[in-house]
Amino acid sequence: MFDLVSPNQHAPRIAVFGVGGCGCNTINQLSQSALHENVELIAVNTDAQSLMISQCSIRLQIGLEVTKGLGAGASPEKGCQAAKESEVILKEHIERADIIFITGGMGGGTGTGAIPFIAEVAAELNKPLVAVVTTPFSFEGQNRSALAQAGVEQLMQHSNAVIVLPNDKLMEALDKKIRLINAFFESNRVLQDVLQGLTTTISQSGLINIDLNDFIAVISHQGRAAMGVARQLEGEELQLTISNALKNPLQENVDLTQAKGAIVSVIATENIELSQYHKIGETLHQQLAPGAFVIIGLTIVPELDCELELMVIATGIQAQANMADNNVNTHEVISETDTTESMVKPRFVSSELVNVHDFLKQKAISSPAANPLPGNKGEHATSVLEIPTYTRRQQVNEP
Ligand SMILES: Nc1nc2c(ncn2[C@@H]2O[C@H](COP(=O)(O)OP(=O)(O)OP(=O)(O)O)[C@@H](O)[C@H]2O)c(=O)[nH]1
Repeated sequence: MFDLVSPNQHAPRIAVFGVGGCGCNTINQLSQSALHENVELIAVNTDAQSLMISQCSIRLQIGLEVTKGLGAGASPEKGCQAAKESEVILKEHIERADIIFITGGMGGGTGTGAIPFIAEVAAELNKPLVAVVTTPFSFEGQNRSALAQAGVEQLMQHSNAVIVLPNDKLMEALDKKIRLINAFFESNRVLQDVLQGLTTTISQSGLINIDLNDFIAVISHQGRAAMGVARQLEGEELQLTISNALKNPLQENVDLTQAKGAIVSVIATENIELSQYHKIGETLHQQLAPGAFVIIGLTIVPELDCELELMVIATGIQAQANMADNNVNTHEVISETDTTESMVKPRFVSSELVNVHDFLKQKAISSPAANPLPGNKGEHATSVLEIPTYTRRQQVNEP
C-alpha cells in the first residue's frame, strides 16, 4: 500500500520576519499577496501599537521589559537588547523554518539592532538567511544614515545574502512630486516583490526545479545580493531583457562583476530556442565574476503573453566602499570573460502554470512606467499601515 503524499510535504518551510516599523509594514503588504502555504509571515516589533494593527497571523512583541512596548527610540542598542530579551521565542520560530528571510528598515532602533541579532541566532542554528533591508532617505539626516551603515555591516557578518534598497533611490526613480506615503508604499512594494519572488522561487522548486539546496549553494556566498525581473516583449532583443533584469532602479548599485553566484528563473513558451537559453547563461557569465555558480531554471508556460520572463538573483557581491555613492557601476558593458570555466547548472521543467509566472506577469519592476503608482490613480487608499512608524509617532505628537 502507498500513502498519498501531499504535494507540499517536501516544500521547504520559509519564515519571513518583518522587523521594526518598516519590516512590519512590508510584511503587511506581503500578507495581501498570494503566497505559498509554506511561507510564514512573522511581524516582530518593540512597538505594541504597530503590532496591534498588523495583519500577520504571527506577531511577536520583543523586549517588553526594555522598551515597555514603546519602540526602541532610534537606539539600535535598545533594539538589540529587546531581541536578546525575547531570544527564546525568536529561536522557536527560527528553528521551525528551513530558510529565513528577514526584512526591515536600517536607521531606527528596532530593525537596526534586532535584525543583525536575529541573523546571528539563525547562523548559530545553521539556518540559511537572506536579508532585504532599506537605508534611510538623506533628508532623515546623517545620524540615521550612520546607524544604518553600521547595521548593514553588522548584518553582513551573519547573513548569507543582504539585499540593500536605499530609500533615496526611490526619489531618483519616482515622480519627484510623489507624496511621502506613496514613496514608502512603492518602496515596500519593491521589498514585497523581492520577497515574494524569492519565496516563490523556492516554494515552486518542484516545478521550476530550483530546489532549496541549489538556492542555499548560491546564497551561501556571503555579501550583498541583487535581484531583478524583466519581460521580453515581442520584437525586443533578448539582450535588452537580460540587461533590464540586471538593473533594478530602486536597488543600491552593486558591482555585478563581483557576483559569485546567481539563480535565474526563466519562464517561456514552448517556442523558446536552445540558442536563447544558452544566451541567457552566457550573458550572465559575462556579467558575473569568473567561475560564478549559476543555476538556471526553466518553466514552460504555453499561454505566456510575452516572449520570455526572467528573474535573476545574484549573490556574493562585496560591499561598495561608500554606501551613499549610488552613481557607480552600471552594467551595460559586457566583459569578454571566458565562460568555459564557469559552472552552469541548467534545469528543464515543463508545467502548466506557476505562481512565479503570475508574479512576474504582474510586476515587471524593471519598467517603472508599466507600474503607475496606485496612489497617483487614486486606487490606493492611504492607510495608517503605510505610514512609517516614526512618522506616525510624529503625527501623534503633533498638536
Ligand atoms: N521603505 C520604507 N522605509 C521605511 C518605512 N518605515 C520606515 N522606513 C525606513 O526605516 C528606517 C527605520 O524606521 P522604522 O522601521 O520605523 O524604525 P524601527 O526599526 O521600528 O526603530 P524604532 O522606531 O526606533 O523602534 C527609517 O529611518 C526609514 O528610512 C516604510 O514603510 N518603508
